Amino acid sequence: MSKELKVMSLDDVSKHNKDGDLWVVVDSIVYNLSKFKDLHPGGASVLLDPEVAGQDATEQFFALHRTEVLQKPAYQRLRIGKIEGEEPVILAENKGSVSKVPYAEPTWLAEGFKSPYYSENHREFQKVVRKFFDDYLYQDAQAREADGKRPSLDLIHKMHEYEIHAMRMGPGKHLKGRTLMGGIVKPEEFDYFHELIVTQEFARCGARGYGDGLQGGMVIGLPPVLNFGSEELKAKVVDDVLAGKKFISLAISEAHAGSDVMGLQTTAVKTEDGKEWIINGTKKWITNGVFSDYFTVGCKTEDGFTVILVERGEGVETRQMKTSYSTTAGTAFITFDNVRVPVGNTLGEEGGGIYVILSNFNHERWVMCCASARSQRSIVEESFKWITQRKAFGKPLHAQPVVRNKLAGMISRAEAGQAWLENVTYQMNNMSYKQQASKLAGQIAFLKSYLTGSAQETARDAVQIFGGRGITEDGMGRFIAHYHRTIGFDALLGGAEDVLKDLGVRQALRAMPQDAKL
Ligand code: HEM
Repeated sequence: MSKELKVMSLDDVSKHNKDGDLWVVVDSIVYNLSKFKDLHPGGASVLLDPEVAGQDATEQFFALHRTEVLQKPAYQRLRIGKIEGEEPVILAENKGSVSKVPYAEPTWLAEGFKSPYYSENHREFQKVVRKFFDDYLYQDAQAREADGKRPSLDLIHKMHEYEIHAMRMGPGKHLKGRTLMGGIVKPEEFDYFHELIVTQEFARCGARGYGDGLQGGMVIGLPPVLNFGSEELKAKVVDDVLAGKKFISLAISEAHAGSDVMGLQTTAVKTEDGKEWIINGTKKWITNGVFSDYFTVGCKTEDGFTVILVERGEGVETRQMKTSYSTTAGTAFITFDNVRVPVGNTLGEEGGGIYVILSNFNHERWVMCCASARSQRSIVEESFKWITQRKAFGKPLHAQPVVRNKLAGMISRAEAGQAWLENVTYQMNNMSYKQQASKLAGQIAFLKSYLTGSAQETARDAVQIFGGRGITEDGMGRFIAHYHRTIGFDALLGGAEDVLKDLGVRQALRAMPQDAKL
């Protein structure tokens, strides 16, 4: 880019300092704002200010705009030159790189820190995953979050080339024979730290609705098929879903009941010949439901609660719900009206649905913990940048002790959450599935409630630091506003905070030794 730009001096630029002939320098690049001036969203007067017109306005610019403004093609067209002997510092291409902002990365990625948990392979893996997400995912996330459309199919197919959908299901047999991230990790070596990396890198896109829209339904809806479906059913469904050719949702919650699965009212009744189920009822808040081909549905049956895979077809209607995040997630209200499904689509035992659902909870919640811990850290990074580039009362914001105090809380919570998460992840790598169910359900429940609770504190503190920009959907504080608006989701999905805390204590009480007395 800079090669084509004319080289000039600050002196040359200073001559273009008036209405009709207006240049400014930002980060060593010269912009001709003569025509843009009247279209500038911040008004014309600021650009004609003697400290801006014909001057190097880098500091003024970055006090009011995000870097990405200058990366937009519409504004790149305003570039006419570069200052002799200078190179862009802020606008340098840095896709895939690790942030140098303090606490912007978990310690294992920060320069000079060590970690017992991550191997060289995890480090190599992280690099390619970040590069991929920076190159392909970030732009789509921002665009879809803004227009509310579902994640782009091109991207979903690209992710399949690297088997990212399969990796998001965690370590296991479903990875066999797949080339993961171009072959950087062997399927049998892929562990929960690799999966943590995928989830945490993904969470950096800072688009909560999109985060769920991009195969959130698969992450929670496919495991019951993988773990409890017949071989025939798996052959039909799994590969297509992991290739992004078909989409799947978990359909449990209803208007009548959420956490209380035994209170659900959707029914499945067998036909007289016993070959089919007939399903009737409704489901609500079903992530990806709008565009799903398959639904993993919790139903009331004669023997209790049963999970059945339903294919979109006659009698299945889905309608988009508007929640407080974007419609990108495809959150649906679903009606099942005399839907006929082969009994071979039953997942697990008839009447054993609660086990099918519970068996997936640990993994689902742990995935949410990975994303939540990483998103909090991004808020720390945003806040650090803001307090160092924003001035108030003649000083940078960080000169105020109250601002530093808020940062201290934000950093401590991000660090504590990640350290706890890595400990739990290490246990997952070293426990059988059964051990995990008995030993980690409480740990993961506490971790998730800690992270979602502390995330809300961090969201509130960040809004205070950003002021009005923290509640404005575009501009400097847009990630803070988005985070603050959507943070409540994490505290509900996969188990409400209070329910999880109680679960953790009840599990601990069960392990309390009889002879432990004061
Ligand atoms: C290459 C030059 C510039 C471009 C392309 C540009 C573009 C924009 C855009 C797109 C916005 C809307 C808010 C946003 O998306 O962040 C904006 C707002 C603004 N700009 Fe600029 N701008 C430029 C230079 C400047 C300069 C040199 C100043 C001088 C101080 C300035 C002052 C402002 C102000 C005060 C706002 C309103 C900010 C707010 O509402 O928070 N701009 N500008």
